[in-house]
Amino acid sequence: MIELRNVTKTYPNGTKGLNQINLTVEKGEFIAIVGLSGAGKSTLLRSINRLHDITDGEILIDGKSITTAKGKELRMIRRDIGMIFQGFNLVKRTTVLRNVLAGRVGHHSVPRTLLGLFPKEDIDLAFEALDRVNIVQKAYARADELSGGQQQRVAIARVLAQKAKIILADEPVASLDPLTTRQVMDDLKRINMELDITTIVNLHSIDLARQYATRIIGLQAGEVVFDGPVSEATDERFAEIYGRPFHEENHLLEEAVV
Ligand SMILES: Nc1ncnc2c1ncn2[C@@H]1O[C@H](COP(=O)(O)OP(=O)(O)OP(=O)(O)O)[C@@H](O)[C@H]1O
Repeated sequence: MIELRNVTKTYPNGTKGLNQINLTVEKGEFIAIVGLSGAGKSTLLRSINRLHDITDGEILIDGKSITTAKGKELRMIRRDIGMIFQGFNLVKRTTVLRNVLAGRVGHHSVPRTLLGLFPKEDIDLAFEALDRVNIVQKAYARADELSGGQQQRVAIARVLAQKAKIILADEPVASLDPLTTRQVMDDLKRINMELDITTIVNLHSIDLARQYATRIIGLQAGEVVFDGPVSEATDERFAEIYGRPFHEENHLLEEAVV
């Protein structure tokens, strides 16, 4: 379970990324976070695993405060949280397998992994993870030889090898074409269902959010302006909230950029 209690994040320049957010996410939920550009989606996701420090409030992961955790305790909490980024964040000049094995680093002492020494169980786990995202045949390819969609699936496999209990995906499909977008979202959804991994995905597309999520959270200017099931996240409701109509994919982003 993830709990945000009165979470506020003010950037050093005074911008309020998040303003008094209160949220509870239950184990196994698949949540899409939507909102206009600059609404605070990335800030929210990055605050959950403390890539960003919040300025007020508290975030609890399975009852433990990640906000106050230090040293080993912080590392242990973070080990359970996998992050997926728009830009994949792979080491491009090394193999897919090594990239997936990087997910195991938090489970071992540092010197061992620096030498690239992983036990057989880890190698097995990495192959199992690659198999789950249908990319096992690319295990020995260099990461930069893969298409964007394949690279994102390697990033998902890395999180699986990590044995993360929570996946935070920050615009995971923003740089992918529609077909690849579907494949990556299908993978995330299948993993969520099969392994009961709590999944929070930032999306620009409300249509995509409705297709995959079970709960949608709408942000605006760092505040939660919608929190409900897909059935309530209608175009009409969103137009009402954001003060403008939208029907197409990425409409929220396009409106914001114009
Ligand atoms: N490092 C930073 N310093 C100052 N302000 C920041 C910083 N990062 C983000 N912000 C501001 O915080 C607010 C929320 O930004 P955030 O990136 O979380 O929004 P977002 O909803 O993810 O946007 P996008 O859809 O464009 O990625 C914005 O006003 C943004 O300009």
